Amino acid sequence: MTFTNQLRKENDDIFQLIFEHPFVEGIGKGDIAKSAIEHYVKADFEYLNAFMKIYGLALAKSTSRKDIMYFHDKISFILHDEIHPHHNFCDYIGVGYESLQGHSLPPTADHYIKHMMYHAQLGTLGEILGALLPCPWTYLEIGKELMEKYQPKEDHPFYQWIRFYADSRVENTTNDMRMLLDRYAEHISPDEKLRIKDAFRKSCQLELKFWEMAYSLEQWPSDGKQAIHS
Ligand SMILES: Cc1ncc(C[n+]2csc(CCO)c2C)c(N)n1
Repeated sequence: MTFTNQLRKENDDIFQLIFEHPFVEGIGKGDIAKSAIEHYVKADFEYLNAFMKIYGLALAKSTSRKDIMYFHDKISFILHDEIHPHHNFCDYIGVGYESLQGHSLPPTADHYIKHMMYHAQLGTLGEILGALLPCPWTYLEIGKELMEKYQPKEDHPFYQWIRFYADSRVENTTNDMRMLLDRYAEHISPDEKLRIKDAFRKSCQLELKFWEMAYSLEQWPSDGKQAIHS
């Protein structure tokens, strides 16, 4: 079994909890509270900004032209394509995308970004890949699950969102990242493997908590009185 197959298997409990989460199920049913979508897009815009910076740090640790190209292409994909699912959500709630940008992060999104940033700043390329991989992998599987279960047509309110994540481009991103990590893991110590496993599991757990953050409109205690940009 490859290293990433092992990671997937060991974290199947979390993947299943993600598929069952009411926000995710709500995408399939075409029924999510507008306030939850707004909370999600506000946090996710900032999450994607952080994700691109982490790709930049991974790029800096790359040792081949091929890997540099991979991270460069992925930054470009987030900048130019990953905005479409956000637009789908914004259109549904009737709110302009710009008004959801530049907000401070709720606790879980803040935690997730700092978790990835920790491994990017202090860890190896393997650790960064371990922390990043659940992002495309969980969304790819969500897209496929929803496509299969609900078989949305073009008039489904979240058709664009579901189609985007069930698409071969997100599948290629996931598979390429898996290949990078599998190749990297062929020559590492048991200790480093454990650190990668820990980074991967925490990112899976934070993916689940991110949906819950949006669904429950999570806030910092006593927030709303003071707007501090982090
Ligand atoms: C919390 C959160 N997790 C995952 C994604 C999905 N996603 C973000 S970047 C990217 C491409 C990676 O190259 C993918 C699939 C999201 N939008 N928000």
